[in-house]
Amino acid sequence: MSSSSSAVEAKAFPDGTTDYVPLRNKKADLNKVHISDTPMTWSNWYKHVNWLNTTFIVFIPLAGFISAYWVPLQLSTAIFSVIYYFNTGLGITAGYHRLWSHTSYRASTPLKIYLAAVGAGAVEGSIRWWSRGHRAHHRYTDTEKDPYSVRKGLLYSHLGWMVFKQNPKRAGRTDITDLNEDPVVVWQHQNYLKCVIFMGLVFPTVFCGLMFQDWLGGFVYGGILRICFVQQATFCVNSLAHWLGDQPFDDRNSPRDHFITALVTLGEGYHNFHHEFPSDYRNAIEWWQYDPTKWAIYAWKTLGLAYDLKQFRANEIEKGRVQQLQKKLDQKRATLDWGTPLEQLPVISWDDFVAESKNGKALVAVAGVIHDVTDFIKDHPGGKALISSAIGKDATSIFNGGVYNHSNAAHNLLSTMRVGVLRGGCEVEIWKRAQFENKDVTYMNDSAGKRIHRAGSQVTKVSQPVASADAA
Ligand code: HEM
Ligand SMILES: [Fe+2]
Ligand SMILES: [Fe+2]
Repeated sequence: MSSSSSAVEAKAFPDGTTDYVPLRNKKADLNKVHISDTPMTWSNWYKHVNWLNTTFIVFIPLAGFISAYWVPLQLSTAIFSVIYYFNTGLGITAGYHRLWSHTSYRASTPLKIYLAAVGAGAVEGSIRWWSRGHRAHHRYTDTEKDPYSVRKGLLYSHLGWMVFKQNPKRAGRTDITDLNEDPVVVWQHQNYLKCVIFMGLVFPTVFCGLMFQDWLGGFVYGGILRICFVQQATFCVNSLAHWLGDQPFDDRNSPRDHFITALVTLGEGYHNFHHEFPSDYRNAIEWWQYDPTKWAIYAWKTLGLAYDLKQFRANEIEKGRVQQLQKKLDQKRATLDWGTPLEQLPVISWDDFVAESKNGKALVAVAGVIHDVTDFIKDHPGGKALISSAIGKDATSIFNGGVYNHSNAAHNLLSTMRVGVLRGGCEVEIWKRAQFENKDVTYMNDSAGKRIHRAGSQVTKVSQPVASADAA
């Protein structure tokens, strides 16, 4: 950590977060068991609660709802509150999140000051604290080090992680040197409480008071309740966006895409995309998807206030989508019966094949693979006679058009009847088929009974005879 950052740490205002560890107690803290590491009981639950955070996100909003009962809502105050809601929301989504946490674009100083100011008005901690946690969330998604892991429960990821104390030593570490070098970030962090009180409460109260003579309404609706709605909306990025919707790009972790989440969070709802391409200034890539944060950033760009908007190439985005589709397809494939994998079949000589066919087993060779059609003869859609005529013979050409060009379904059905590989059979055909059925096949038994290892069409290794390998 740079010296400038430790200066920030020392001067920082305790913004009610796990960010701040009083320096005088650092030594003692090292040996002390953190409250979050002890089980919660009836006698100690209040020690688990982060009362400052709880005041900001639970008690004050509650007080707002109660006082709203006595304070009439004027139309002009309501309109102002909605507009201010969007501004403070953008402070979080376009500022805290896309600009500072992910550097997905660069902003001119006036825009930065605006975003830092309205972001403070959303009352969600300082930029520095918020972005540090958010970077840890991306780096350690769904793990113990994810500060708001949805694996600990939906409510935990929404609110619980702030309501209950967290052990700062357990939070994942991330690089925030760039933030410590940003004077706007540092100033806002050091003056956080002043910023919150001014932007969160004083500004809406004074604005509504002076403009519409509605001081109380400005305080209750433009201040407290608007804060509550912005908080709840943006908290949904941590909860709902990891719980509701589809995973078109990757399903290893919890992030999901959903229109409803996007609607609530000013466009942050395309969260599966966002975790794959976090430094893209967009969360929604289609024009018809709802992402007002993206629109705002784009508008600022046209006004010359924002620049260097980062965007992943469509080619990279499509690759992710195709791979996820492929993964789903492979999972589906794996549930189906494709017959005994070719590489596991015994190698049978032509003479043995003919001899066994004469001994009452209905064996038919197609493309170097021997099939037992005994139970299928009576069901053959082309009739008993035709299929019987191929017993003990190589039916490759008659099966593939000589008499009748069988469908893909017939090829699939044929695979389920396979019992052996013909020594001296058409090895390349068999290999192609093996790869068609299972792209993970890396070796096959060749016609002479050797195990041929391949990567694509290249032979990489020939190993011991199959007979001895199978015996082992
Ligand atoms: C070796 C195992 C065989 C299997 C598993 C098999 C499977 C099938 C299947 C599933 C069909 C339904 C239509 C289609 O999917 O194309 C079919 C139709 C047919 N098969 Fe085979 N077949 C076999 C061997 C043969 C042989 C050796 C001949 C000819 C010598 C033959 C001649 C036909 C003909 C002519 C039809 C068309 C029937 C019609 O649509 O009227 N099949 N077979
Ligand atoms: Fe996330
Ligand atoms: Fe993010």
